[in-house]
Amino acid sequence: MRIDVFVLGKLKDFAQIANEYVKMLSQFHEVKLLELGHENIEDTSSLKRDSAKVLRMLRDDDHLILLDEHGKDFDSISFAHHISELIMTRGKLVFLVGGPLGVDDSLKKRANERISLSKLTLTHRIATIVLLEQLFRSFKILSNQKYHY
Ligand SMILES: C[S@@+](CC[C@H](N)C(=O)[O-])C[C@H]1O[C@@H](n2cnc3c(N)ncnc32)[C@H](O)[C@@H]1O
Repeated sequence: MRIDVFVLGKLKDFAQIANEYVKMLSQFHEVKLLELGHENIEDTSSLKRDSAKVLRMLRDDDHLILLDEHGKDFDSISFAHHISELIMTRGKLVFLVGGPLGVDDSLKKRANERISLSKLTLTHRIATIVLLEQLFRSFKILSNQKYHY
C-alpha cells in the first residue's frame, strides 16, 4: 500500500534527509512525500487556500492522519501496531504535517485522527523527519528486524 506524507511547507535543507528515509521506507511500502508550499505565513487566509488544496487532493476513503502536538501520543511499539492496523483496515493513509501556522479548521474536521510526536512544538521540517523516522522504526519493529533501540 502506498502511504502519502503531505507537508504544508518547504523542507529546504531537510529535504535530503527526508528523501533518505523515503528511500529506506521503500523496502516496506511506497511512500510519497509531497511538499505543498504554504502560501504566505503572514496571511492567515492563505491557510484556507492551502487547506482547500489538500482537501481537493484527498479521496473520500483516504484515512487522513493530522500531525498535531495535541493529538494522541504513542510510544514507538504502540505506534507501530497502530500503523499496522490502519494499513490492514483503512484506505490509503495520508499523513499531513501543517505549516508554520498549522492547518485550517476544515482540515482538522476532515482528519480521521490526530497524532502527536511529542508535547513540544516542532517546526514542520523537524516534524516531517521525526514522522518518517518513526514510520521506518515501525516497519522495522513489525518485521522483527534489528534497528537502533
Ligand atoms: C510549527 S508547527 C505549527 C504550530 C501551530 N501553532 C499549530 O497549532 O499547529 C508546524 C506543524 O508541525 C507539526 N507538529 C509540530 N509539532 C508537533 C508535535 N509535537 N507532534 C506532531 N506534530 C507536530 C504539526 O502538523 C504542525 O501543524
